[in-house]
Amino acid sequence: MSKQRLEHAFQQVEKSGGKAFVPYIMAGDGGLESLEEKILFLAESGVTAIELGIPFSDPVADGPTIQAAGQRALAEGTTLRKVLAYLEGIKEKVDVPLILMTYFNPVYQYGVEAFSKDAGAAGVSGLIIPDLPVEQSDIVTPFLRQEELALIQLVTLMSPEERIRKIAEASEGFVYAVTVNGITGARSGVSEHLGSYLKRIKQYSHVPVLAGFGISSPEHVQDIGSKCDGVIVGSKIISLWEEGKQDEIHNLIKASNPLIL
Ligand SMILES: O=P(O)(O)OC[C@@H](O)[C@@H](O)c1c[nH]c2ccccc12
Repeated sequence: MSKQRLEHAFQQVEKSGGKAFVPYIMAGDGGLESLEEKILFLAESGVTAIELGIPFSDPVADGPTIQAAGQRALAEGTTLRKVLAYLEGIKEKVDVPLILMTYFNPVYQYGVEAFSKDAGAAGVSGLIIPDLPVEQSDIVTPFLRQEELALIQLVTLMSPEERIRKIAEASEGFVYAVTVNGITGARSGVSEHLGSYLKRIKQYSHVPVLAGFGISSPEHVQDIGSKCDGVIVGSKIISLWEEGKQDEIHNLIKASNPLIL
């Protein structure tokens, strides 16, 4: 039922005439026990799903904001095992689909099969493993399928056409369209080629296409959201949470969907 929960959430967004909004937060930042409050706040604010980062010592794709959040979470003693156990403990209270974003190393250390089982038991809907190339996804997909977990693939602005097609066709749950060359982090400008890039991905994909990296204002959410099926916002959400500006988080989410009050 896990993957279906994500599909259902996208169908609801489409029916409402809005766009998907997926915030990224770091598990264990502020202590693992604060995660339930964050998840429930975001769910009540109307997000479509939540991308939950697992802190890792060598986060090659992460910009300064996410890296700092990861350092704080590691200092709190957060591990993949603890996060999965915690999620299993709160799963009755959580309706919103959860997507785990983890580098491959922690999954490998855990054991791919055991990890898939525990993620399934924790009620997770999907996985993003940014350093696992599509050619190697067979290492995990047989086990993920048994638990009905989606493996979400990333397309970047650097991907050649043939590769965009391959990744878009293979992706489950949604396609993650990276909208900048570089690492995560809030930015002011948006590439002018974004519209055609997102359209090309869409053309090959049988699942929604969500754009992420550098989205940091309600205007970005609306502008980029109008060119695809939704947006992912990480660094800005993390900074606003740290500053105690939950109302601004709410404004970002609201920009994605007219039905959110
Ligand atoms: O922080 P940003 O620029 O809003 O981008 C989202 C991003 O943080 C989140 O999806 C993410 C965090 N770490 C990643 C590593 C790879 C791909 C994606 C991610």
